[in-house]
Amino acid sequence: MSMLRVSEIFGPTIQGEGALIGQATVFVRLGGCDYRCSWCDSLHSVDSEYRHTWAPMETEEVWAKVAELSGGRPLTVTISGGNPAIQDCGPLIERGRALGYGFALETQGSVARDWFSRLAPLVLSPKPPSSGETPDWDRFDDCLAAAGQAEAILKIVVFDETDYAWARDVAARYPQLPVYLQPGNHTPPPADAEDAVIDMDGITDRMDWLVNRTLADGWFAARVLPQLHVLIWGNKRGV
Ligand SMILES: C[S@@+](CC[C@H](N)C(=O)[O-])C[C@H]1O[C@@H](n2cnc3c(N)ncnc32)[C@H](O)[C@@H]1O
Ligand SMILES: Nc1nc2[nH]cc(C(=O)O)c2c(=O)[nH]1
Ligand code: SF4
Ligand SMILES: [Mg+2]
Repeated sequence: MSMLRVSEIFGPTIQGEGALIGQATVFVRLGGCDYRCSWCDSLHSVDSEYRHTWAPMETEEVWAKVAELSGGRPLTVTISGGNPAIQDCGPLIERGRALGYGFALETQGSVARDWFSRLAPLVLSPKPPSSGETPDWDRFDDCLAAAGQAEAILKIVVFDETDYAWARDVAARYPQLPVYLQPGNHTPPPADAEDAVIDMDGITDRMDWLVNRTLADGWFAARVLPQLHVLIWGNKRGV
């Protein structure tokens, strides 16, 4: 039997980021991460201090919750975290796929798994300089190789000019991948907050800057998207 450490399961809600923005989804957020991004907006699923809140659940229990929240109507389930690739999501993905559900997974690209080939899409979000983390590109390439023919996309968070230039370089290195640029939230919630004040004007200004920067640069292949759930619900957890 396969066990998962689950931080939260919620939905249905809309996918707020990237290629499937606006689509109905149920989130399975797993606990634990091999990174510590300075601006992480999901610290309650990262910081080991919160480990006691991550419920050990059998695949079947996780599946029952997803089926209940979706009313048994197939949709694309989003697996996120933390870094969900440090756990074995294969059995959950197969359980849902057999019933017509699809699975998208959000990861930074530091750990490759053979079940990446069962995803639609694999969302790879390599971390820019502002995060304080440095991607290992060999491991990142292993993730892409593991996806094989499955759809993969790049979703890069941009806070400033340095991040922007870095994003351009990364995109040039992976010309086959669609690129989504996402303005950073410089006011992410603390780990112990269910909600927290957010500087929405600051985020909107960064979105405005990022759109103009990308267009002025002639980078027309990039898609610039806000975190839609943040526009609607701010820093609220579980949406
Ligand atoms: C919380 S992470 C979990 C999945 C995985 N660890 C990762 O980073 O891709 C989900 C997405 O949120 C993004 N994210 C995290 N903190 C953010 C922030 N403060 N502003 C904008 N996006 C953020 C990440 O870059 C990632 O694309
Ligand atoms: N609505 C909504 N969309 C999201 N897209 C990626 C998220 C994540 O935290 O991985 C996220 C999230 O937490 N909520
Ligand atoms: S990799 Fe993702 S979950 Fe981990 S600290 Fe960074 S943003 Fe947070
Ligand atoms: Mg989030």
